[in-house]
Amino acid sequence: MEVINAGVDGINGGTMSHLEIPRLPTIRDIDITGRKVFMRIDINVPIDPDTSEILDDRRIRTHASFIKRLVEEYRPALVLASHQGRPGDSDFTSMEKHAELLSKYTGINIRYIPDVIGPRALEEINNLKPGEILLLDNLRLLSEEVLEAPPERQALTIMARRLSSVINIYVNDAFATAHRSQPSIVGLPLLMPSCIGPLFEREIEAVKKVFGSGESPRIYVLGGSKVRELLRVIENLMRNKLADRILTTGLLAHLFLVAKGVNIGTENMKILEEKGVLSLVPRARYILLRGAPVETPVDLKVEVNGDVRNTYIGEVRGVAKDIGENTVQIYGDLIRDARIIVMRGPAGVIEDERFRDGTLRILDAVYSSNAFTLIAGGHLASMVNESKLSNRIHVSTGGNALLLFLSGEELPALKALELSAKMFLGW
Ligand SMILES: Nc1ncnc2c1ncn2[C@@H]1O[C@H](COP(=O)(O)OP(=O)(O)O)[C@@H](O)[C@H]1O
Ligand SMILES: O=C(OP(=O)(O)O)[C@H](O)COP(=O)(O)O
Repeated sequence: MEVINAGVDGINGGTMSHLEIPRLPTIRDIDITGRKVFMRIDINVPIDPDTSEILDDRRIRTHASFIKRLVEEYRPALVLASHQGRPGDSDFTSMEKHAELLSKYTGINIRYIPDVIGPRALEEINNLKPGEILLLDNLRLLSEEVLEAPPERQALTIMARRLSSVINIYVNDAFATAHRSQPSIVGLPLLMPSCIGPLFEREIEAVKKVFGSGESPRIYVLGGSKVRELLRVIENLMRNKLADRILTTGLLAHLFLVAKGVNIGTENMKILEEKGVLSLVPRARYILLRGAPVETPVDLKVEVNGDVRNTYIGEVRGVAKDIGENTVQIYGDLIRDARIIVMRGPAGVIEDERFRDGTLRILDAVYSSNAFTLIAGGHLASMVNESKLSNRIHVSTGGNALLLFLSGEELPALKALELSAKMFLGW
């Protein structure tokens, strides 16, 4: 087990805490040359609910470059598989368009199979030759893939057993799904030699680079709409004393303003209620009472009768859709002084051009700071100006997986790979 000094003498106390990264097998530890390899990737992308078109293909492009190099170097018979959305949601689609884009970006013909473990898929996998690639259909078409259970149970699923009958090696390159305990993440590694893939490895290396320095202040800029998950992250950060400051934006900020007793206006309270977030106020209050370094905006940008206004906290009328001018300044100053920055979720409703400014200006502060920075999550990544990136800024493919990992949670994917290494590699 590699232990990275991830502790800070934060304002919550002075004890050291640690981010534990297990020793993980990589492609250099298992010879995949010419072998039949199943590689779990995460090309789950935003989909337009009306047209079913892919809105942002960043994850597909990133995977494509790693797949291309892997195939050129090792010529495995490569079976790729991913999920897309969740059953019942509008972004739950087949993988046909994903295969087209993967083929386009790799320059290699990647065959799409509209099947996961049926006779067609098993036959195609059996016939696959070294250097050839196919992409299976959405893994979550199988109900087994949607249920969370420990690795030992997931190794017994029909899905894991069938796939393991036609492949020799399992590679996990789905860092963004590493927090899920599903058969394709934790079951397959218990049935064959397994390792992390090149993109997964790059993500871990980025975390090591950022947190290995042990520098502070460490600033988390947390926003967007996944409030429940972010509260869990903040609770972990507090418990492990990993953050010097947590700057809140987006709906998370509204929740903490309410927890501080601020009147954010009936319209904004209603939005929190509709999102099922109001019930989290007591948890947010408890976090504050325990002295967590959670900062909230001093002003917000609101929409009132179609107009955009900057309004101070305590005088909020209208629907708050971005952080305000003064908050951008204050947060920007704190960010420029940081040594380590982790940013997750946009500061406002970026789908509307009038409310993108807060996020863009926070990102400007990130570009001009000297801090090592991790940027997490799809919406935020889509706002990044690639020409302003440097080698101290890492745009992760992971959202919640990265945040949970950084805040000290054991990721099921890593646990399963560790078990696999003991079983098949004698580690
Ligand atoms: N003040 C706000 N009110 C409502 N929605 C917001 C607000 N700020 C941000 N959001 C929404 O948060 C969403 C993105 O957050 P999230 O899904 O958590 O990010 P990611 O895609 O990076 O995981 C966007 O759809 C954006 O409109
Ligand atoms: O997009 C993902 O996670 P993210 O929203 O935390 O970035 C992953 O593909 C995991 O998807 P899931 O949350 O449906 O398991």
